[in-house]
Amino acid sequence: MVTKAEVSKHSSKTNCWVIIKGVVYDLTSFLDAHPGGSGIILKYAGRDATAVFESLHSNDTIEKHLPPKFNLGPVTVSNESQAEEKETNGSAAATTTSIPKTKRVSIKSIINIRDFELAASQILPAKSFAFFKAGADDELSAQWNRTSWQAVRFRPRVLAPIRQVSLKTTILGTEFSCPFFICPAGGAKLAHPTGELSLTRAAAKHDILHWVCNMAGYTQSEISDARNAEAKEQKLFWQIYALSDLAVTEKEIRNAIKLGYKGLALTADAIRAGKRERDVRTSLPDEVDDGHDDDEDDDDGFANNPTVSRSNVWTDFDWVSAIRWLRGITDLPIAIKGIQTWEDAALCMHYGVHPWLSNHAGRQLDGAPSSVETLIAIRKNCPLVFEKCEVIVDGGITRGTDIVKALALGAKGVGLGRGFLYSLVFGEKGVSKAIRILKHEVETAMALLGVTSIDQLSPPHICFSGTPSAPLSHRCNFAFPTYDSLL
Ligand code: HEM
Ligand SMILES: Cc1cc2nc3c(=O)[nH]c(=O)nc-3n(C[C@H](O)[C@H](O)[C@H](O)COP(=O)(O)O)c2cc1C
Repeated sequence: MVTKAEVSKHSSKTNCWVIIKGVVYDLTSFLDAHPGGSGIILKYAGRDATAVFESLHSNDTIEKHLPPKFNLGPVTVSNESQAEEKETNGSAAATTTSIPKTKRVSIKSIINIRDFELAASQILPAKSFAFFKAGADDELSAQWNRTSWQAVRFRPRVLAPIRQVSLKTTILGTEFSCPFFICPAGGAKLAHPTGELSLTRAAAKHDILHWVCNMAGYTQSEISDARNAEAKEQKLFWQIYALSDLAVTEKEIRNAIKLGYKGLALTADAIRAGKRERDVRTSLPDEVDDGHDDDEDDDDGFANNPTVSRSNVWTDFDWVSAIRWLRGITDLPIAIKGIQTWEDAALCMHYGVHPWLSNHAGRQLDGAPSSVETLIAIRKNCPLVFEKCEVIVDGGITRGTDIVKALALGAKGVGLGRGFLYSLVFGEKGVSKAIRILKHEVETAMALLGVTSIDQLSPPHICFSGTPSAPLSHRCNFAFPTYDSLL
């Protein structure tokens, strides 16, 4: 048994204890190996980190990733610290998912995906909202992701007879009711305590794909069970980071296969985390003055070492070894997530995997291209990719029209990350409403464009002349090629 007072004495980089779910852990020698970086743990050194830990990790994270020797046993709660305990629990709840009554926004007022973002900004604690919204550095790529869809215009063929429009399609060989899906994204429990379970249930209800994240707040089996309660046949896909201990990741993949996950994505764009300043600002210590404000050691997540290290993630992969390793484990379709150039998309094609065009919501390399640019670059330089592979796309999608534009440019599946996270502040019914909104918008856009099925969408439905409000060059130095030069 260790007292809370004792724990509070271990609050530095060279001596770091935390309390998680009533148990004390000595994380000193785990700090540099922690995939989320040492900085975040150090902010909670000597304190109870349960709330923030639970919102970002699944129940089996400690068992899977932390050697038992770091477990120092349960914390004792002495009488004198019970008052303090109450206070801590109060603030812990406030950092996660409690919604102050005064800030309730009615789901009825939501009519589009952007409304969910506004609602989330009003409902969620600042730290949680910042975690979702954050992009790297100046957030140029995060903003550009969204703006770049606006620079693409349609060429509607209005004289086509339109009675019924079907959104049905397949993604990596599996049938779904529509071409958009829920992206893998950590931290869903920050939006709502039911996290991924609600995402999975809503996806099941509407027969859309939930591409589950390996940083989910629930275990693979818990998510799988949520699926089974709704629809036994619902197909889930699984996203992985290859951890430096590949055996751990391999076990996870095999378990996903056993549980019936039907597709895999290996995220390749996050060997380190980008510098997300919104996160840093909202996490700067304000509640507890521990007297270490000027201690450079405690500050290494920010000033001394502004990138969050992800030392636990495998960084030695080349194409051949990565694909050989994955293929040695499974025959399931594989997407490589985070492709940002036509050359890497062509390499995916060469090695028999599918390119997932993404810049990780602009959270990694600021200045990275948007998926629109990469789609266009592939079409221009190596259009064979669209024939040989299924190109998956995400980043900045907020409208049904964005989805239709991506499909017309050659995407097979189109993902939303933040849009669904924001809708999750209303639990399963929020996610369900987001899906209904998007289905309606996609269907309307297709009808007005003159197509009745997804496979009819093609590059001639798109043009790039002009932008909605200002010349593109006013926003950035990128000039889209003209429609003619694409064909
Ligand atoms: C108790 C020991 C801990 C273990 C074994 C652990 C393990 C992990 C692992 C394996 C990941 C990668 C994703 C995943 O597979 O879940 C991760 C990510 C992360 N962890 Fe921890 N963690 C621990 C403690 C903490 C604590 C105390 C905090 C916060 C105070 C924290 C914050 C984070 C963050 C912010 C990420 C990255 C999220 C992202 O990149 O989006 N972890 N952790
Ligand atoms: C809060 C948050 C957490 C994310 N976590 C992951 C992750 O763990 N693994 C991953 O491959 N992508 C992750 N992503 C990226 C998404 O899968 C997706 O690429 C991106 O969110 C799409 O952009 P959008 O948010 O503009 O729709 C995350 C994105 C956000 C916003």
